[in-house]
Amino acid sequence: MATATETDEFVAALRAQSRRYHDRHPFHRAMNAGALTRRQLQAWAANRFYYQENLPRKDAAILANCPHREVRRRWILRIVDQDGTADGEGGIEAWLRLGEALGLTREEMGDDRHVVPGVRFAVDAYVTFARTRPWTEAVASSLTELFAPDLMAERLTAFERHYPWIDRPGLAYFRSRLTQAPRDAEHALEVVTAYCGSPAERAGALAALSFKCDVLWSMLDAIERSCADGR
Ligand SMILES: O=C(O)c1cc(C(=O)O)c2c(n1)C(=O)C(=O)c1cc(C(=O)O)[nH]c1-2
Repeated sequence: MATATETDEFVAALRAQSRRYHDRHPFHRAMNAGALTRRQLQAWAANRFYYQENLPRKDAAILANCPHREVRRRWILRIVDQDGTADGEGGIEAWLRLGEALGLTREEMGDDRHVVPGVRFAVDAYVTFARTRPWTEAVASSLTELFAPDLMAERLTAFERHYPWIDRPGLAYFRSRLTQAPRDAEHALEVVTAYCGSPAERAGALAALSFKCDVLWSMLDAIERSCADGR
């Protein structure tokens, strides 16, 4: 068992990974400064859709590997949040509406035709990580959501200000994440501090969060590159 001080140090080390979060990526900086074209925003949304549609499979892998009922009972809500329980509901549907507000069709998002290789590799690596690593590490890898709400708030302001051609209802996804992300991150942090008691487990959790920062960063590298190539 870790002491209270060791737990505090562990949480501080996890939070310090915010320095490697994708809010600092040049593509996000350009997005929030209003410097992206409609086509660049479309490329981003179509590629990010591949991430969104794979989140429930990643979370289902965590459920499958987690032996604790009290953890599963709450983790399952993430799948419901993304998939909804009926047509027209859920985060994936909201992302499709965002894409439509940017001028994409559901069909071109749904068949992954715009997904570039680097994004596919990064997202697939994230799902494989959740399937194959200890479930506590997979939970830790979701902790980038600790850093997401600030970026989401900034993105909402930036979109309303710099890209007025996007219909406001199209931004509903980001609004829903303002409350879902802190709730989910708080739960993930509780789980990681409760179940990663040994130094080796804590090191594994930190490495998992670092890996996830790399996943998100690599996705933006690949999207930025594909836009520069004019694809
Ligand atoms: O737009 C973003 O910058 C962003 C980042 C992240 C993140 O930090 O992983 C997630 C999301 N959005 C998101 O919408 C989301 O549902 C989500 C789930 C997870 C996860 O790892 O389980 N991260 C994120």
